[in-house]
Amino acid sequence: MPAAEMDGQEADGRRRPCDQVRVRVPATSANLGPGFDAFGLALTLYDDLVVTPGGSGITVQVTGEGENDVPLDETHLVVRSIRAGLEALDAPVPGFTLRCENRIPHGRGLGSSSAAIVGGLAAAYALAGVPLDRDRLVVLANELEGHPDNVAAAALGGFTIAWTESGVPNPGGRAIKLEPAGIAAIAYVPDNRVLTKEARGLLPGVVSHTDAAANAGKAALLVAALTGHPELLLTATEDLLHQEYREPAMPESLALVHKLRGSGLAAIISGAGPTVAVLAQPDGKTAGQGAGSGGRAVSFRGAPEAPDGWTRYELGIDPVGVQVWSMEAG
Ligand SMILES: Nc1ncnc2c1ncn2[C@@H]1O[C@H](COP(=O)(O)OP(=O)(O)O)[C@@H](O)[C@H]1O
Ligand SMILES: N[C@@H](CCOP(=O)(O)O)C(=O)O
Repeated sequence: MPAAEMDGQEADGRRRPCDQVRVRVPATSANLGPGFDAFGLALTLYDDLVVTPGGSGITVQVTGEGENDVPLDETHLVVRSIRAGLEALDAPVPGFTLRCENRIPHGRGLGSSSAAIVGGLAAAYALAGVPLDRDRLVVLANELEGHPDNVAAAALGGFTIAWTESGVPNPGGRAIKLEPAGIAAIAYVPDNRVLTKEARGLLPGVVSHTDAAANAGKAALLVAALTGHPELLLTATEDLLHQEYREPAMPESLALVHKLRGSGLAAIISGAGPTVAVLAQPDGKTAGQGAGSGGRAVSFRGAPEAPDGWTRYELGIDPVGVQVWSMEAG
């Protein structure tokens, strides 16, 4: 029998055991220019997971993105995240079958690893029969991912500002969610991957005070631009902390960012790249979207077609973040 997120609670707050858990988790674009390791936007492109508890071991089935290269054993990122979640919730760790239908490209800067982590942790809440606590989800996901920006947007939806709290009883990732005002995104996704770890390795240990000060101002301005002043998006998406340093790993992406910005579009490197994203208020025309997108049509005046070998996604903003459904035992 299908059940909504909070139905069917036992007296101890845990829910009855379930036959199956279904999870839908959005892609995310992090940084958005000057908001390095802080800003995230949840996008209407999704991975779907189905977890069926049973037995003592695990079986993993993957279709779509990564189907030929992700491991199908205990090292699979979703499996590791389910296990970590169950352990954090003091829940027994059963065997299970995991089915993944992946649409978020891997190693492109659209938060595939964060989606895998947030999706796996959210599944663990349902398997443990514990109501989803999105704030704790951000804490746990940040521990696994190492930076809180994408996981915050995947967990909460919308436009998120994340930070790391220290010196408190429950340290780690924190985030606040704001409502983006009619913003949508075009993602230009190249064929090649750049792993986030590699792109982080290109960043300098120290930046100048001048750059830091200018970047802080732009980041603050971007909050205003995204929440009601879209006319400021182009200037507010200028970054001085990461994009240019990453050029050696993604020269074509930087060239595309410069070209699009030169034509007045607020183009940025999405996450650690190499995807290029354009942020704008859609002009109201309807355009088709890929499978798994959230059904919201967007269009951008003047945004070109994808270069040869690249894929162009027109995406809205996912407003809710990860969603979980339990199918309860009858
Ligand atoms: N859905 C998934 N299932 C299993 N592993 C995944 C999944 N998504 C991402 N990963 C792992 O994370 C890697 C990509 O992570 P990362 O370099 O952070 O790029 P991205 O920008 O896509 O998050 C993949 O190569 C794969 O090892
Ligand atoms: N702030 C991180 C964001 C990485 O995002 P991803 O989508 O590339 O994993 C960074 O810039 O390293």
